[in-house]
Amino acid sequence: MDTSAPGTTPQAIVAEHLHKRYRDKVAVDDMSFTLGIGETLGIVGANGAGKTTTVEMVAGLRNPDGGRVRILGLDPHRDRSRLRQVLGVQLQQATLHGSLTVSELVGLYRTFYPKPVPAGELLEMVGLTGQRGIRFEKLSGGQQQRLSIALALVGRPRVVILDELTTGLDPRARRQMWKTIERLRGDDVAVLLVSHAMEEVEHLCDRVALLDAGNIVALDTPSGLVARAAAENLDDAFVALTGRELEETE
Ligand SMILES: Nc1ncnc2c1ncn2[C@@H]1O[C@H](COP(=O)(O)OP(=O)(O)OP(=O)(O)O)[C@@H](O)[C@H]1O
Repeated sequence: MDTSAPGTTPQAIVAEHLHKRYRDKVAVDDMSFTLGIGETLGIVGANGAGKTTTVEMVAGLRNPDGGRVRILGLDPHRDRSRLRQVLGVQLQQATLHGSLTVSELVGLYRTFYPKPVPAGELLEMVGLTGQRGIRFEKLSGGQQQRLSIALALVGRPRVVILDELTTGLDPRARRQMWKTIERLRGDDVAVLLVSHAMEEVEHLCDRVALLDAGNIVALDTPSGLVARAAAENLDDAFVALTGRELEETE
């Protein structure tokens, strides 16, 4: 299963020369990075930089036009069923069955895995204990988001991909999600985290990849990026290294 050389530590994710084009638009140009076991890697970029396309290719949800991905040595397409047991994915547009309640959805997802997290523990972790009996379609946007994070974690994954973990969450929910991610890191779970919030990546990530126009323009520890840009903070480092404001659109 692991394709790394004997004696070397396997990587959680290896992405090599990923390329994706939508008609005449190159969304991801030539993207390579690795994510170590137990590491949290942030992916940051302005709107349209290629973040979602990148993580969708890594998760096996979108076919790259070029390049390859390995997750714990597995090919996201060829080894799809084995991958499902070790990878948890929370994406921007969770499409869950709206008429099912929180409890029913958690119960359904628990059946997909041999040793799922107990339902009560999972709901407590994301602060949805009081919403057990509520239908998905009746939850607030933030509650739906928290449920999709819970469902990404239900199978005790070794690698987790989170797209916009805390966008739209209130400060309390946000802190709760941060604690959850910190706990994953303590359990040696590798996390790939797409975020718009510099404060969040600075707090949670071992390393951060700054994306612009489908390429990684810099990849380093948060303090390494700040030092490299001779900046005061990560926000300023982003502007200096990408030439863009974070909220800037294409
Ligand atoms: N299905 C699609 N068809 C055509 N173009 C697309 C499609 N999905 C994304 N794009 C384009 O590809 C580029 C990268 O999009 P992507 O969603 O990966 O960026 P992003 O960094 O995640 O942006 P955001 O922060 O807005 O979510 C953008 O120019 C976008 O308009």
